Parts: sequence; C-alpha cells; structure tokens
Amino acid sequence: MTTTTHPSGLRDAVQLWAVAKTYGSGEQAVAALDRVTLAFPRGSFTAIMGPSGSGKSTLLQCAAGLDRPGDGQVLIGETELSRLTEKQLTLLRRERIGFVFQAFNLMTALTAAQNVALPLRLAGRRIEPGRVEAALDAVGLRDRAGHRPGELSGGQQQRVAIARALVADPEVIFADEPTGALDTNTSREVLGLLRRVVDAHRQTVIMVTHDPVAAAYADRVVYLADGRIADEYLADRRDHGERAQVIAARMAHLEAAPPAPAAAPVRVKGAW
Ligand SMILES: Nc1ncnc2c1ncn2[C@@H]1O[C@H](COP(=O)(O)OP(=O)(O)OP(=O)(O)O)[C@@H](O)[C@H]1O
Repeated sequence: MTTTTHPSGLRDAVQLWAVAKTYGSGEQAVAALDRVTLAFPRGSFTAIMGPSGSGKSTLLQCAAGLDRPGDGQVLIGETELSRLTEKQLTLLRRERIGFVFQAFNLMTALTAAQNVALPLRLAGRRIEPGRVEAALDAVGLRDRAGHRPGELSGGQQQRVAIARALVADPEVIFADEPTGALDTNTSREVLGLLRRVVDAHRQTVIMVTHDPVAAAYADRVVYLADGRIADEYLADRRDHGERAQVIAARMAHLEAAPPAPAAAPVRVKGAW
C-alpha cells in the first residue's frame, strides 16, 4: 500500500487501514477495534471520543505502536508498523512519536530540563545547545528548568510533559486524557498549548478524551462505539462558542443509541 495524499496536499501523519483488535477468544471474544479505517492529516488536531469500552485506548495504543493490532495496517508517515521488529518499533516510538499521558509520567528525581532532554538522551542524539530551553520556552516554563516535578503544579508538570513530547520534533503527538488530572483553568492552559503546537508548529495531535470541552479545541472529533467509527464532527466556525455543547450533544446521542449491527469498515468522510 502506498501513502495517501490528503486532498489539501497534506500527507497523512498516521493512517489506520481496517485495523482490528480482539481480546479473548470464543464466546469471551471482545472486538475492541472492528476494522477501523482512519487517517490523521499532518498539522491536524483530532479528538477521539466514545463511551467507556468503545475502543479509544486500544485505538491509541495500536496507532502509536504501543500494541500490535490483530489485523489491518498502521502507518506512521510511510512506515508500516507491522513490518517492524520490537526493537525497530521502540526506536520509532522514541524518535518519531511524542506522548502525553494523564499522569504526566515525569521522572521525579530529574529536573524539568533533564526530563525534557530524556527522549534525546535515550535516542543517543546530540543535544544541540538551546534545544531543551526552547522546548521549555514553548510551554512557558523556561524559568522552571531547574525545578523537579514535586516542586511544580499539576499544570506545570503537564506542560513539562508536552515540552518533552515536542523536543525531538516528532511526527505526531498522542495524548491520552491529558487534562484528566487537572482542574478547569489548568486544563484550558494545557489544551490551549496543544492547540498552539498544532497552529504554530504544524504538529499533529491525536487526543483521547471524555471531555467535550477538551474535544472542542480539536479540528475534528472521531466518535467510537463498539470498536467502530460511529460519527465524526468537523469543527465549524458557526459553532464558535458552543462547540463543546454540539460535541457533547452528539456524544449523548451516541450513548443513548443501541449497539450498531456488524458493518463493513467505515471510511471517514473527508479523511482523505
Ligand atoms: N487487555 C485486555 N483484555 C481483555 N479485554 C480488553 C483489554 N483491553 C481492553 N479490553 C476490552 O476492549 C474494549 C475496548 O477497551 P478500551 O480500553 O480500548 O476502551 P476505552 O474506550 O478506552 O474505554 P475507557 O473510556 O473506559 O477507558 C472493552 O470492552 C475492554 O473491556
């Protein structure tokens, strides 16, 4: 399979083709992902939503090369992940993907600057002077470079995690409930930062969230239900100011709907 080109001329940062993942077997089998086909154009910000158990985490894990699908293909840029050995997959995650998790996952014994430098050190890359400082600057924390996580607020810790995700200039950032542990105001700061990373640096962000307010920062919301794409919302200027309500209403509709019958793979309208 060749890499697709988005109609706008953007190439896709990540593609999933008929990706399936089943846990268990026989009567106990659960189709966590049921032949999901989806593309994430470069420079786009996508939120993944859906009821509990709909397959969001499984999608993120498979798309980020943290888990292997049972069937289908995942591409990061032009690299098809199923062709990679475990070692190559580890290198790809380290060098080409940034991660932001709900629990920040910073090393408590290291300073903010040392945490940010970690992906470069692990990859054995030379750390150009000013690079770590620039990443901390981008998240507004240059003056906290010498502080350890315990000396920073939750929002500041998550901003350090975003700087760490950015420092190696990855092709895509995966964020799993990045504001799940933060209060409303701090959440807004972190989401605004992710939005800026997309707008100013043309980063690609894929974020799993339960929160319609968080999803409203994205360009697109993909809704999963029972391991399939059930709906898609494209940010619309006309919704400005009430985008979160529109996103929440669609989510409520989805949660009220009975499970869909088995269907052919869904191709998301407008995804390529
Ligand atoms: N390791 C596992 N073993 C067995 N079943 C699993 C495993 N991981 C996930 N599942 C099942 O696969 C389905 C999808 O799970 P997944 O965690 O991807 O959903 P989710 O949408 O992220 O849910 P939540 O919002 O509750 O985190 C669920 O039915 C879940 O019980």
